[in-house]
Amino acid sequence: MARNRFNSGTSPEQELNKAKINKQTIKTASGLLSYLRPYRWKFVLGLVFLLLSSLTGLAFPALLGAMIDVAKGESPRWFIPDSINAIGVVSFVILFFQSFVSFFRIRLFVEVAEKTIADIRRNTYFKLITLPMDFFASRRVGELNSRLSADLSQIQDTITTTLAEMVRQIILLVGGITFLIIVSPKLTLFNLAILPVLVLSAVLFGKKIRKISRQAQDRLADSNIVVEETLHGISSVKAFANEAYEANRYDKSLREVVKIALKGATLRGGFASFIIFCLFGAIVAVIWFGSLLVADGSITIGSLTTYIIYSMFVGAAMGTFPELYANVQKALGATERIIEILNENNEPVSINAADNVSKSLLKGNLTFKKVRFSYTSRKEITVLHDVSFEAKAGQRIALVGPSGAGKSTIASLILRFYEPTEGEILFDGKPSNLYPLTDIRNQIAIVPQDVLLFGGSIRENIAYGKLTASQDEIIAAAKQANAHNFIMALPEGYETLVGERGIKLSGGQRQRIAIARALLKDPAILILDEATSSLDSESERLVQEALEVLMKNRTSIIIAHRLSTVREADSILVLEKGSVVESGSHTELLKNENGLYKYLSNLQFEA
Ligand SMILES: Nc1ncnc2c1ncn2[C@@H]1O[C@H](COP(=O)(O)OP(=O)(O)OP(=O)(O)O)[C@@H](O)[C@H]1O
Repeated sequence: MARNRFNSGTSPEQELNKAKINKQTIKTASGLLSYLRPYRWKFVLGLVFLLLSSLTGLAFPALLGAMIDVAKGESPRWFIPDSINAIGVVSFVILFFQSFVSFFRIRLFVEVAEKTIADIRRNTYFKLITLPMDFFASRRVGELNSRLSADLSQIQDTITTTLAEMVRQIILLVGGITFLIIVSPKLTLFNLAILPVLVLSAVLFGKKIRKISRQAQDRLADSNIVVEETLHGISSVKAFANEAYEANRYDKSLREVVKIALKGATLRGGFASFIIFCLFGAIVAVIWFGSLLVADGSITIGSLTTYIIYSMFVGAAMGTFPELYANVQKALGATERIIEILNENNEPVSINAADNVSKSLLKGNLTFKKVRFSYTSRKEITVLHDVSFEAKAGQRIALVGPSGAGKSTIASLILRFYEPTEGEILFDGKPSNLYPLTDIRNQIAIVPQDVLLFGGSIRENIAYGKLTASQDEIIAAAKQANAHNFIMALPEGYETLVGERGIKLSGGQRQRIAIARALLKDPAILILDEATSSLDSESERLVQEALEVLMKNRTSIIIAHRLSTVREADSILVLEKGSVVESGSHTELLKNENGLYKYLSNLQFEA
C-alpha cells in the first residue's frame, strides 16, 4: 500500500479520511445496511460460498502432507484415504469444488455491491439536488462530487473485496493455528515465541511510514496546486512573462516531494529487509527445528510439510490484516459522510416529474411585505431590512443600487431559494409558503447575468425551459429570441454541442439562448439579471429586442446595472445596504436632487 504513495510518478490515490472503529461509527454505518436489504439473500448465499471455499482451502496442506507420508510408507490420519492416488483424486475434487464456489461467491458479491451502491448513489444524488441553497453555500462542489465517487467506491470495495477477504483470512488464521497445534504443539510454541517481536516492529515501522507517506502526499498535492493554478491562469502567466518564475516554483515544490519520498524509501527499504530477514529466518528456524523433530522421530516429513504450509497461511493472513483494517476504517469514514448527506432535510421537490406539475396558476402579482433577511451562514448581518414593494401582474419593476445592496438576494427570495427571516412574500395576495414550492418555481423564469449552458446540444439547452417542447416550439422560441439566425449559421444548427466539448458561444448568444429557454417556460413572473459586461451595440440590440418580447404581458423584476435600461420601468426601487431608500418612476426619481438615483444617474452620465 505504501508503495503506491511513494511513487510520485503516478497520480496519488485519493486519500480518504478514516474513522475510528467504535460502537458509534458502526451504529452510524449500519444506517446504510437497509440498502442491502433487497439483495440480502444473495449476500447470505455469497457468504455461505465464501465460508465453503475458505474451509476447503484448509484441507490442502493436510492432504499434501499425507501424500508424502503415504509415499514414505507411513499411514495417514484416520479421515484421509491411505493410497496416493486416492488422496490425489480427493485433492482434485476438493479443488474443483473450491473453484466452483469461488466463482459464485465473487459473482454474487459483485452483483450485490454494484446494485446496492447504485441505489445509494442514486439516492444521494437525488438528495443532493433537492437540498436547499443554504446547504451548498457551505460546501464545495468538488467535495460533494468526491462523496458520490470516491466515498461510494470505497464502500463498494469493502462490500466486494474487503469483507470477503476479512472473513477468509479470519478462517485461515483460526483454522491454520488450530491445525498447527494439532500437527505439532512443540513447533507451534516455538513459532509463537517469535511472533510478538514481528508484530511490535511492524506496528512501529508502519506508523512512521504512514506519517511520512502522508507528508509525501501533501507535498505532491501542493505541487499539483501549482500546476492547476498556472494552467487556469495561463493567460496571466504569459502576459506577465512569468514562465520562469512558475517553472522555478514548480521545481522547488517537486524537490520537496522527492526529498520526503526518499526519506520514506529509506525507511521502507529498512523495514522490508528486516521483514524479509524475519520471515525467511522464521522459515529456516522452523525447518531447522522441525528437521530435528523429524530426526528424533517426533513427527513425520509429511507432518512437517503440512506444518510449513499452514504456517504460511497463518503468516499471510496476519500480513493482510492491517490493510483490511485500514480499508474498513476508510469505508466507515465514507459511510459517515454519505449518511450525513442522506440525513439532511431536503426541499419539498419531488424527483418524480408528474408530482411537480403546477397545481395553481399564478397571475403574476408579487408583493414584498416588510421582508427582513439574513443568510444562515452569516446570521449576524441583516442583508435586507424591511423591504416592501408591490408588482402588479404585467408590471416592470427595476432594482437598482450599488453592488452588495441586496438586489440578487431579492431575486433569490422570489424564487424561494431562502425564506425571509421576518415579513412575507405574497403571490396573487397569498403568502408564498401556502403554495407548493414547485408551483412557484415552475412559473418564474430567470435570465441570469452569466448564462450557464449545459454540455449538450443547443436544442437541449433551449428545451431546458420546457422538457416536453416539440422541435417547432423550440424553433419558434429561438426565432422570438433572435437566436434562430445565428443557430442556423452553425454547421450543425440546433444539434451543435455547446460547452466544454462543443463550441463556445459569445455572451450575447448565450443570453439569447437563455431568453429562448425562458420564452418556452412561459412564466408569469420573470427575473432579469442584466449582464454587467456590455455587449457590442448590434448584439445589445438583438438581446434588448428579445427581452422586450419576453417581458411582454409578464411581471418583470429587472436587476439593472445600466440606468438606461430602466427608464421604461413602471417603478424603480433604489436599494442601499439592504433598504429601499427611494422608489418611483425614472422622471420622479430624477426630481430628487439629493437622492441616490440622481447621484447614480449623474455618475453614469459622466462616465
Ligand atoms: N450566499 C450568501 N451567503 C452569505 N452572504 C451572502 C450570500 N450571497 C450574498 N451575500 C451577501 O449579501 C449582501 C447582498 O448581496 P447581493 O448579491 O444580494 O447584492 P447585489 O446588490 O445583488 O450585488 P451585485 O450588484 O454586486 O450583484 C452582500 O453583502 C453579500 O456579501
